[in-house]
Amino acid sequence: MSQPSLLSEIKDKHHVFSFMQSQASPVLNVDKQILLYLEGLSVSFDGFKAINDLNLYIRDGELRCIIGPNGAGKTTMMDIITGKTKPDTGSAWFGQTINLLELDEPAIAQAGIGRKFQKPTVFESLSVYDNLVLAMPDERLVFSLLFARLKGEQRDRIDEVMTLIGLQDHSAMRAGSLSHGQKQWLEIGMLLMQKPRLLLVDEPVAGMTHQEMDRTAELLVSLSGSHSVVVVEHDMDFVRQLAGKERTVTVLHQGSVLAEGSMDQVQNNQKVIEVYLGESQ
Ligand SMILES: Nc1ncnc2c1ncn2[C@@H]1O[C@H](COP(=O)(O)OP(=O)(O)OP(=O)(O)O)[C@@H](O)[C@H]1O
Repeated sequence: MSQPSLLSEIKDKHHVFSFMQSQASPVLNVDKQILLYLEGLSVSFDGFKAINDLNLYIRDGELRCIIGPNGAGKTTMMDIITGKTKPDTGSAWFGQTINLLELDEPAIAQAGIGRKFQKPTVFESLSVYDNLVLAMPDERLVFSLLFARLKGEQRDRIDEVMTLIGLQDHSAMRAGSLSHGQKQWLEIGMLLMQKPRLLLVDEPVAGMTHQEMDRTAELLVSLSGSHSVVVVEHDMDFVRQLAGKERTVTVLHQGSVLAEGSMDQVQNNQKVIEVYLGESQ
């Protein structure tokens, strides 16, 4: 299918794509350049629609910011993607072959979706290096691994991730002694050890200094391309920094997409100003 006809299909709401094919042991397929498809999703809690006919598509390698007022459904949307909450209706696909609604939380993580919660949850008494060792896939539960020799490729991966997150000079430092920002980066590094294809990041810069915010923006931008990164954030300066002129920003309101476009477009959208930006700017 050509890109224009794919885009028109995407705009046609409630359309479950003809090329979606659930497989017994699915291998991720992003031939259509879209990594995440959320279609017609709704979920109610005690009669209240937290997610209401939500349609959202994330391109492979894209960095997307999601903004919206408190209670807009941002966390619930992440909960659906990661399998914590099952929607009442709709579909959620990871590429064209992985139906997320058929998988539980561990299977979704294993399929390549990593989630970073707002509060860092690193092992404070362990070094930066050992936190990354423990985050390696498969070996995570093998505590003795900390005392065993790692394979060359595992050490290389840890070095690569430490450099990416800017903690290469703090390898032996106890995680508990790191600054708040450094803990957040370490936790992103721990997710990266599992080689996710999609990273969901919840309010990464809450409580950070300006310098740490700049470094976090650089890190998330550097991860896009080889990963898709979805960032939920309330800090508009940070969103502006991440989105720049080119990237797409999605505004959620009452469980649906209220607006989508460049930061300039959503900032000048009258509906967005009324429900959200009027208060937060
Ligand atoms: N498990 C639940 N049971 C009942 N209500 C819930 C549950 N989870 C979320 N809600 C409600 O659904 C709505 C959407 O909540 P959600 O946390 O997804 O919004 P949000 O956009 O992440 O908000 P915030 O920016 O404040 O984090 C809220 O009104 C919330 O109270």
